[in-house]
Amino acid sequence: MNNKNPELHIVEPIQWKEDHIRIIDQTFLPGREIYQDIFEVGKVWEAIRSLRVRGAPAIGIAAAYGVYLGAKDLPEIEIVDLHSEIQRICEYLSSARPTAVNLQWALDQALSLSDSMQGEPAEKITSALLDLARDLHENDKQICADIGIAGQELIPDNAAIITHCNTGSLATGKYGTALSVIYHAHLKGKKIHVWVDETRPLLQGSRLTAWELEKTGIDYHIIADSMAGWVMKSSKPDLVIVGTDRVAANGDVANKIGTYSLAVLAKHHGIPFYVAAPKSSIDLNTPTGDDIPIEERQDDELRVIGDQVTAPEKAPVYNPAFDITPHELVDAFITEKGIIRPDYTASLKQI
Ligand SMILES: CSC[C@H]1O[C@H](OP(=O)(O)O)[C@H](O)[C@@H]1O
Repeated sequence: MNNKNPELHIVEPIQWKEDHIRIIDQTFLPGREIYQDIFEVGKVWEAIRSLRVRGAPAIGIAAAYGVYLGAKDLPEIEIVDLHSEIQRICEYLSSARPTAVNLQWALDQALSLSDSMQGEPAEKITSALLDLARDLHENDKQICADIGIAGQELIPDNAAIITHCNTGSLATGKYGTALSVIYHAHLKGKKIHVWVDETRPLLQGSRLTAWELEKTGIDYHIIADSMAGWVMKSSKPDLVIVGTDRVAANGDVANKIGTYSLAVLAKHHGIPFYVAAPKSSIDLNTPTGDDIPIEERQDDELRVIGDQVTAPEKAPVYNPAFDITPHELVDAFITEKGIIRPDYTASLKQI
């Protein structure tokens, strides 16, 4: 195991640069570390839609900056009602992706702020929107660190862990959620081996999680999603830990497609299944997983990889980007306030 301190190699996918945001364009990873400077709200929408910025917390942070970038560009003379314009900007950003509740969570805060400041000078409102975005951004970094620290009690030394998708720094302000637990266990000197689900179709695991683990020197192997069951049977990993895009009030979990399969397999093999979830991803207004909108993405994501055609040009495709894991399959949630166990309908309200 390499002795690199992950503290020194944690990337930040979004940076505020005085008058714009600079993002790592994750569609180019792992081969190229390309940064994009974004000055206007339309480019924020596109970056979220195309997963240049991705991961529930990071989506919320980017959207909050997007509201500011959209509001500050409004032509003063045409502003009859700034709050209505801000509402329009929030509706536009909300249309980028439907499943991660963090997007709406961030936009709702911007809307509430704008509503509370109606009648005040436009520049005061836009300045407050920027302050909100900066606060959400900085707070998320501490929340993710706290999730990592809280998750320690669940990670044994010499742990073998299966992960799915990317739940690291790239998905948040910094550190990540499920991967933050792994980073902080590593920081405590625990030896860890990670089985990294490649996570079809967009390969967030093999492209992004492996890229992050390379930087922190944590041992890992990439596996195809279809191999997870055999890994559980043949090598009995200690636990499965995943992130989430939305937790319903009863503890049902929306997460990257393939999570439900992992949870069923983990239950069959008696392996603990944990979900790392910041409060910003817990949606008490959504009663169950049946009420969570599941994003369906474009067909070519399953017919083309890069410039390689992998299916007949017009092959029919079903491409849900997320699935729902019933709360009965979740052994515990790891939050910034600590470990949450059933009964989730009651315990999730306590965060
Ligand atoms: C820490 S949230 C990460 C969460 O978001 C991912 O989805 P996407 O890559 O489509 O934004 C995936 O569901 C991860 O668990």
